[in-house]
Amino acid sequence: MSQSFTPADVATHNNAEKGMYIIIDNTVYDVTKFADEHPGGAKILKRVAGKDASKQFWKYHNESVLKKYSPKLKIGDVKEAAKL
Ligand code: HEM
Repeated sequence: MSQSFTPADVATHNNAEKGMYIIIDNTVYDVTKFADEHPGGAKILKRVAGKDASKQFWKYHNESVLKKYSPKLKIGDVKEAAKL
C-alpha cells in the first residue's frame, strides 16, 4: 500500500531534522538518508527538499535511476487535498 501526501505535507519535510522529501512526477521520495550518498551531492538535494524536483531530476538522470532507487526511497504518491 502506498501512502498519499499533499504537496503541503511534503513541504514540511524540507530539512535534515524534519526529513527531506522530494516529489518527482507525483511520487514522493524520502532522501533524508540517501542525501549523503547521492552522487550529485547532498547540497543539491537539500535545496529541493520539500518541493517538486521533477524538472531538475530529469535534467540529470534517466528512468533507470528511478527504477533502481524507488524500492529504497519511494514512500508514497502525491494526492491533492480535496477541493471544497
Ligand atoms: C530520488 C532522487 C534522486 C536519486 C535516486 C538520484 C540519484 C543519482 C545518481 C544514481 C546519480 C549518478 C549518475 C547517474 O547514475 O545517473 C546522480 C547524479 C546527480 N544528481 Fe541525482 N538523484 C536524485 C535526485 C536529484 C535531484 C532532485 C537533483 C537536482 C536538484 C539531482 C542532481 C544530480 C546531479 C547534478 C548529479 C550529477 C550529474 C553528473 O555528474 O553528471 N539529483 N543522482
